[in-house]
Formats: sequence, C-alpha cells, structure tokens
Amino acid sequence: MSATLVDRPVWTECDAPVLPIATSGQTAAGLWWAMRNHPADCVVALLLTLLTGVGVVAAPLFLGRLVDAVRAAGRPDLIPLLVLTAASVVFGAVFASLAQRATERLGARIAADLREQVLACALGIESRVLERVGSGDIASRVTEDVENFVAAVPLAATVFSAATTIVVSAAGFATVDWRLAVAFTVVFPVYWLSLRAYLPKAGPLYAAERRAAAGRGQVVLESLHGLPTVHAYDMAEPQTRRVTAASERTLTAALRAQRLFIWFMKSMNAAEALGLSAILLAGYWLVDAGAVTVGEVTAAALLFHRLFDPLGTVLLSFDDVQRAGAALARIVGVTLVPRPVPTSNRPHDGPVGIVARGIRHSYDEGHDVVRGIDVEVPAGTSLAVVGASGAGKTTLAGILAGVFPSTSGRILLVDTRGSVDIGDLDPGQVRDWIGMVSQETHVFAGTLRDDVVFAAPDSTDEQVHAALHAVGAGPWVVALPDGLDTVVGTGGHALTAAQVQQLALARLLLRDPPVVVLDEATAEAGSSGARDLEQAAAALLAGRTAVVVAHRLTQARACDRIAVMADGLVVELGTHDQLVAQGGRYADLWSAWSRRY
Ligand SMILES: Nc1ncnc2c1ncn2[C@@H]1O[C@H](COP(=O)(O)OP(=O)(O)OP(=O)(O)O)[C@@H](O)[C@H]1O
Repeated sequence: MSATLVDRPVWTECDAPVLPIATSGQTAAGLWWAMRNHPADCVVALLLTLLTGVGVVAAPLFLGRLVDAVRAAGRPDLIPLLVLTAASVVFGAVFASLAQRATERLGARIAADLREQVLACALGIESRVLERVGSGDIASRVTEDVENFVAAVPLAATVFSAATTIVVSAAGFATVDWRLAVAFTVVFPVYWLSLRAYLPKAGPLYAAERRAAAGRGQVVLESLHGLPTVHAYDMAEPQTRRVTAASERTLTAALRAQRLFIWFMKSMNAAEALGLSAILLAGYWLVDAGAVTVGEVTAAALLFHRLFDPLGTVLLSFDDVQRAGAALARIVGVTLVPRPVPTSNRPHDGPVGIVARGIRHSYDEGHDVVRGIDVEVPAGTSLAVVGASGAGKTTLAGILAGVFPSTSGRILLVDTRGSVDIGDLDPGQVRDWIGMVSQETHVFAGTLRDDVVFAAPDSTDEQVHAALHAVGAGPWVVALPDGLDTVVGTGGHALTAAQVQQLALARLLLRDPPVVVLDEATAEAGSSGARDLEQAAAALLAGRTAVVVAHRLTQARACDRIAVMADGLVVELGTHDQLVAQGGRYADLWSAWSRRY
C-alpha cells in the first residue's frame, strides 16, 4: 500500500479567491493569437480600410481645387474637377462599406474563436477552483463578457477604419500647407489633457462595473440554485434584499462610469470647436498674406471637418474599447487558470478499493459538516451510508467520488499495483477510476443516444441498448417513437425522475469505472419507481466497489457493510445483521422502516 503510482503532484494550485484577470500584455497576446488564425481576412480588411481613407481625403482636396478654379479668372473648365470630386466621394463610400463588412467579418471570426477557447477552458477548470471562486464569476465571463466583446466587434471595425482615415488625412493635410497642418494640431493638447484625465479613471470604473455585475450574477445564481432552500426556510424576502443590494451596487458603478463619459464627450466638443477656429483663423492670415489660396484653406477646413467623425469615433470609443478591453481581459483570464498536468494514471482491469483517512469538510469556515472520517471500502465490496438529513452523507459521497476535495484528509485508490492519491489525478482521470450518480442528474438537450454516450463516446448502439436494458430502461426506450434518436431534455420528450436516474446509471455502465458512488434521488421516484431503481443500481454495482448513500434501507441491507452517519461522523459501522443485533441507531431506523413498508 505504501507504493504510489505517481511520483509528483499533478495539480498546479491556484489559491486566489477570484479567477485571474489577464494583464494588458496577456490580453493583447490573446487577441493576436485569434487574429493570426485569419491572416487573409486581416490583409483584406487592412487594404480595404486604407483605400477608404484615400477616398475620404481625396474629396476635400478636389473640392479645394474646385473653389480655386471657380475664383480664377478666365473661366477654366470645371467638369474634370467636378467628375473627380464626385468619383472620390463614390470611391470612398463604396470602399467604406466593403471595409466595414470585411472588418466586421474578421471581428466576428475572432470573437467566435475566443468564445470557443474560453468555453473549452471553463469546462476544464477543476471543481476545487470553481468551488473557491464561485460559479457566478465564470458564468458571467462565458456569457456577459463574451457578449460584451462580441457586441463591440462592429465598433472595433469602425474604430480601426477611423484610425486609418486619421493617418491618411494627416498626410493629406501636409500636402495642403504645413502652417494649416500646424494650426490643426491645437486640438491635440486638448485631446491629450482630456484623455489623461479620463483614461486612468475610466479603466478602474469599468472594471468595478463589471465586478459589480459579476457579483450580482453570483447572487442571482445562488438564489436560483438554492430555490428549494429559499422556499423551505421562507428566505424569499432576505434573498430579494441581497439581489436588490447587488443590483444597486451595479447601478451605482454604472452611473459613476457614465458621468465620467459625459464629461469626456464635452471636452471632445470643445477641442473640435477650437481646432476649426484655429484653421479658419490661420487660413484668413495666410490668404491675406498671399501664402495660400482660398481653395487650400477650404480643403483644410473640409479635411478637418471630415476628421471630426473619425477623431470623435476613436476618442469617444475609448469608452467602449475600455469596456470591451475589460471584458476581453476577463475572458482571456479564464484561459490562464492553471490546468491539471495530465499523468498516465489509469486504472487497470483489476478491482480497486478506497481508503479514506481523516476526512474533514467545511463549506463555511469554522463549521465542519464532516468531522474526521476514516473508512475503507475493500475492492469489490459495497458500503451503504445512512443517517438523518444533514448528517453529511452527500458531502462524504462527493468527497469519496472526487467531485470536490475535502478540507483535510486523504483518499487513496488501492489496486494490486499499490495506491494513488485521488488528489494526484486530474478530473478526467478521476472519472476513469470512480463514477458517480448524484441527486442532481442533468439531461442535456439532444438525442437520447447523445445523452447516454457522452460518458463513453466510442459506444456502439448495441452497447447503449445493452446498458439501458441492464438498468431497466429497455421497455420505455423501445417504446419511444424514434428510439435512441428521440430528442430528450429541454423542449424534447419529457422523462420521469426515475427515467432520468436510469440514464445516469446507464452512462456509468458504459463508462465502466471500477468504483461507483451512488447518491440517487430515489425518493423522487415514488416507492415502486424506487424499487426499480434499486434493481437498476444493483446491475451497476455487480463486480464493482461501491459507496451507496441509501435513502431506502432495503438498499442498505443489500450492501456488504453499512456506515451510520450522525452530525458529520460515522457512529456505527458493520453488516446489516451486526447493526440490527447491536440495537443502536441503525436498529431503530430499521425497525421504523420495517413498520412502514
Ligand atoms: N454547498 C453547501 N454549502 C453550505 N452548506 C452545505 C452545502 N451542502 C451541504 N451543506 C450543509 O452541510 C451539512 C451536510 O449536508 P449533506 O447534504 O452532506 O447531508 P446529507 O446527510 O446528505 O443530507 P440529505 O440526506 O438531506 O441530503 C448540512 O448542514 C447542509 O446544510
């Protein structure tokens, strides 16, 4: 037993109480990774955007020439200039629309890649990390944050196109007259000062807004998941107060960010007014001095006017870019969660026993609900766990199944080669050793076949039918209109509680782990349904090591040994006959059960 199958720990511990948020470097790397997957789209978007910029700049320059031509003596032919001006307007409009479409397509592809990546990473997060950080945070990242980022894609396309237009326009300005270009630069100190005041405050404000929204999501999720408890303890009012408080915190954070944004918009308007005045004033002097023509000043003023839009877009969208950046940093953060390093610890064909030593667990610090349990389930035998509601049975079952870690203690899986600590296995490997049916079995929307084979994807239809028959589901499955192709789950064929449990048992049969832990919701199946489920479970237990949280004592009697739990401890342990003869808690439970059934 002292030999171990692994030499090194496989978990990379992440003790932070929240999921990581990517730094700006990591966020940029994440974006770059997604862009590199679409090189052709990137090149097309860039070229089309450059051509749009050329069109945008050409029109004011031709208009300036037109003004000079109109003012010139001798009535020159205006037609070629008129045609060139109109052509550059059409050219700019056509390429603007093509560039917008190309950039949006690129953005949508990048967003799709990131969404897939983050979802794959979220599904791979260890349950111990999830338990620590709470499911609300991860849920808000894969839903709200991804949505925020996707919603920002058209805007990102516009910003990119606007930034390119600014660069091309700056070159256009220089071709008119350098002094007019200098006059134009008076806007930059105003922009710079505004941004300096705005940016350092905006980032934290938007991050605070996202945090508040994630907190609100967590409270709402908790309320929905704990609905039975909320109803049972008449907690609707305090729970509603918690949701209200969380919503108010979100609203306050959003309003703070909004106020800052409005101030920033006002300073943008002031900069634009200042810039146009500077160009017109400089133009007036330069024309007066005979240094430039009226047409050149017109071209500069029109260029600046056309720059209002892209400049405003770039500057005002700092707000949305920051918001999208905050969302992206949270999305990329999910991909930074340390993943378990795979090892080659797989069970071999022999039987496997469980040894649990010093198991303690607390959900809330300082209150142990499992208070130091030592238990062994030798290979090929079964252990029933019974006890009053709240005794800690489900908690112990989850820990023994490796669904979540105990606060302290060790669980070893023992086979003929030695033992392996369950904490040294990654979640996928744990499921190769131990299968669990919990009280909360989920039916995924899809065909019945998909719902069963996801536990063992290589299963054939014959194997699926055999597993369903073994757990007593054969008769109703055969009667289904489309057999294994029948759509079940949300919006599909409705299944009873007992049928859902049978599916869960069939999944485990297909997965075929050497150890099974059952904590079924037999009570929901009614007494005849419960008896059917007991038989179904017996088919699964045959030849395996099993821990069964027995909600019915006939289930307990069928097991090799029974552990009676009370207040987080195992208070009696033995065979059914030994415990009945002992005359303790189990004997009382059994006599009450025998009188009822
Ligand atoms: N996720 C949780 N967070 C906080 N406390 C919990 C959580 N799950 C269970 N508990 C508490 O831990 C204690 C043991 O619960 P557990 O579900 O393990 O008992 P049980 O014997 O299986 O009860 P039942 O038969 O009603 O399912 C109870 O006091 C319960 O309220």
